[in-house]
Amino acid sequence: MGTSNPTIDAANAAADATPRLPAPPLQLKRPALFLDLDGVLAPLAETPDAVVPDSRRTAVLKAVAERLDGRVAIISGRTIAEVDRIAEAALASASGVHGLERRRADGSVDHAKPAKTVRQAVEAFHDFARDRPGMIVEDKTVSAGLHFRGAPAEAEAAKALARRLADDTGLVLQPGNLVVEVKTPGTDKGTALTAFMAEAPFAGGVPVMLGDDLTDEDGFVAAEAAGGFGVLVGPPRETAARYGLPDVDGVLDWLERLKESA
Ligand SMILES: O=P(O)(O)OC[C@H]1O[C@H](O[C@H]2O[C@H](CO)[C@@H](O)[C@H](O)[C@H]2O)[C@H](O)[C@@H](O)[C@@H]1O
Repeated sequence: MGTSNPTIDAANAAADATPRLPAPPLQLKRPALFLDLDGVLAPLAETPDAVVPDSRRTAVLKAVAERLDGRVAIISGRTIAEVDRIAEAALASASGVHGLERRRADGSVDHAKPAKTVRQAVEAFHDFARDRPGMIVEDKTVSAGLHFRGAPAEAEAAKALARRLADDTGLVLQPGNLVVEVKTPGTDKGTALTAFMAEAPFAGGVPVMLGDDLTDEDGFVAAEAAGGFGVLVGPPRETAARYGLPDVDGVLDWLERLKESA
């Protein structure tokens, strides 16, 4: 049965027409896990701040990292500070802002130098959001995000502004889930995964990337290229992932079972 929203109906129809991917195997030789945060480890919420720590998530992250000798990292669009807030610093390895920040298992951190034009983008987003209730501007230093989950009628105008800014400034356009972002060029989730795989404790492992968003596709491709695979979380769609899981609970269940069988 259709909803009253043609966009949602079209997405549902596309999802129904696309076959579901099989669940990922549990018997894996030296798995190295790369996990997206929003939509994979945490259900989507109305605002970024509404996502808070969860005892089940924190416990399973710690347990699986211990079981896999540290071969677990979160690779997120959020900053590493945000990843640590939500995951209660459960993991030593993390990458933030689509690969622009990366913390290794030994605690050392790489930060991309922010493009100067990110400030210009943050200001333009604030100007745009000022008279539009529900819009949220996210300043991630190396990147600027404009969220329209709370103001869906402004989606097209927000995307057009971000496109214009990207064209004018050389920042990279990064579409997301009811958010549009312009970021400092140079990295994506795939480059972050590849960099982790070149170092201890990940080197020699089989990379498995779990993600739900378009930005995670770079991670799926990089995982395949390094002899592993991607796992799409959520409704089926065209993807480079080989396996699928239905939702956040499915991910946490799979991680708990993996911890027992790895
Ligand atoms: O790569 P991820 O870990 O999935 O991060 C992607 C973005 O997540 C956050 O925004 C998204 O989640 C919010 C809370 O559920 C939601 O309100 C928003 O609509 C989503 O786009 C975060 O704020 C962004 O910085 C991340 O890039």
